[in-house]
Amino acid sequence: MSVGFIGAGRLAMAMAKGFIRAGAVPAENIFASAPDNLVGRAELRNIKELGIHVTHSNTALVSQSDVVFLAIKANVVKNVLEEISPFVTQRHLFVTPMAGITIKSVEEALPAETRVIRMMPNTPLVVGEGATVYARGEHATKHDGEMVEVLLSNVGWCFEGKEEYMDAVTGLSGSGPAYVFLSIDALATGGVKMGLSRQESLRVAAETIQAAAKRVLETGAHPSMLKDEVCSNNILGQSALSAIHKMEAGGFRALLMDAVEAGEDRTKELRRMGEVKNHVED
Ligand SMILES: NC(=O)C1=CN([C@@H]2O[C@H](COP(=O)(O)OP(=O)(O)OC[C@H]3O[C@@H](n4cnc5c(N)ncnc54)[C@H](O)[C@@H]3O)[C@@H](O)[C@H]2O)C=CC1
Ligand SMILES: O=C(O)[C@@H]1CCC=N1
Repeated sequence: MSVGFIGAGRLAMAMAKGFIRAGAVPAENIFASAPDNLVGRAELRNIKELGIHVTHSNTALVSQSDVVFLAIKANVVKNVLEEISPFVTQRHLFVTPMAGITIKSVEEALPAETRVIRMMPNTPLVVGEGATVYARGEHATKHDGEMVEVLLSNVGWCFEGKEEYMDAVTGLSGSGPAYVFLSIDALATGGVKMGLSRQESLRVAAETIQAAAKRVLETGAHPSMLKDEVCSNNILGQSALSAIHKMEAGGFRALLMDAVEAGEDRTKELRRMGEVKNHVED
């Protein structure tokens, strides 16, 4: 199977690296395209270092690929689909990770009965630990879904969901690694303020987040119950409870909920951007 990425930016790079590292797709079966401009040329130079094939021609990429990932932004999708449509055949499966862009809009821009899958991955798949939710279009078969699931399961956790939840998934897990990176940085900075070295503090913070996530996944327990395990509830302890009181007073949980909602809202705006050709935001 040959895999093509239209777009050679941050997501394409993370996916190509993740697939190669996991042994899911050999580098010689991977293709990437980007425009022949300053940015596109630099991106292709970088991604070529993985040993994959690169081109400035989206149509050549489509002709060389069985599975085509649309690793582009909403503002160019209309133009790109119009450009490649004459080169799309029944052998192709299109996978769109684009925030906000619906399956229907991709299907409508490509030849009738083109198989399309929409997915929302996240960049930690570069280290084999991503979370991906996908939904099948009208013509994508169960086998297409299983193929995508097997491929993405090589680089993390992947499951089939409903397309109607995809904007929310974008606000939660598509963008989520950024919220966690901020959290790790903030915790580590707290440690530095209390006298730890930056290096030690960063490691302790990152290991703590990883360990806590693992505990949730392995126990299946409600996070509030796990939180109670950490918080001594008698007067001899309460270091954690004192800290949590501060977090609640600062609206910590409401802030994270608002973040997911803001991510979803912006995803809906991106959908409108995908409806016009070469959209440039004001
Ligand atoms: N970065 C992330 O963490 C995630 C991104 N996504 C989605 O993936 C898509 C790509 O995102 P990023 O990689 O972050 O953006 P990016 O800006 O890093 O990459 C976009 C790529 O598209 C290329 N491009 C622009 N016009 C083109 C054209 N006409 N033909 C071919 N390529 C063209 C650019 O040169 C660049 O390589 C977006 O739709 C985003 O919503 C989804 C999940 C996570
Ligand atoms: O910020 C963005 O547009 C993309 C979507 C999910 C993560 N990054």
